[in-house]
Amino acid sequence: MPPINPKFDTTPIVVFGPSGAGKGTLLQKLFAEFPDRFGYSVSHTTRAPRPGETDGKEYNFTSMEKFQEMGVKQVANHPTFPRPRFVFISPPSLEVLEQRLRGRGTDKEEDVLKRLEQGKKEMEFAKSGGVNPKVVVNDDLERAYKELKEWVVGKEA
Ligand SMILES: Nc1ncnc2c1ncn2[C@@H]1O[C@H](COP(=O)(O)OP(=O)(O)OP(=O)(O)O)[C@@H](O)[C@H]1O
Repeated sequence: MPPINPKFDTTPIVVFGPSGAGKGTLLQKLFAEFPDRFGYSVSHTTRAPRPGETDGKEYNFTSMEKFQEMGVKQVANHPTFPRPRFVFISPPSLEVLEQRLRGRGTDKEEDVLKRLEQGKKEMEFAKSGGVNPKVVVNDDLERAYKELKEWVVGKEA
């Protein structure tokens, strides 16, 4: 994780959403437009690496058991961790999510089906309260990017 530039607000931002919703695409645009503004923590995932992905770079690949234990530990060990802001990247619909996952061409059929199932659960979770995220529907990429950017860095940027 690069050093954080103290000029800027250091409140953590958690970006989450179903696989294929466009988190990577949107964050790439944000980091390209504001190269010195963000530290980035590589997330953990329980899925297997895709061709070309390296453990510790795109994701930390881990087992479900370790993942659950780690989640617990992060919360337990950070009693004073500042409360993050949460943003949920939502696909416009499950149909579009399916098209994007297939269109990306990186996942086997059985993985696409698993991701869609998981995606449905994540959409339910985001609606269920708890973290009360900002929701950005990734319909048109430029429109969604603008909305995300304004929420993250403010209108003046
Ligand atoms: N607004 C959009 N309109 C059309 N296609 C899009 C849009 N946003 C992203 N995509 C495409 O959808 C696919 C999935 O996007 P992306 O890989 O960014 O998702 P992700 O949420 O980062 O997935 P994962 O969690 O599996 O890494 C990619 O092929 C990407 O180019």
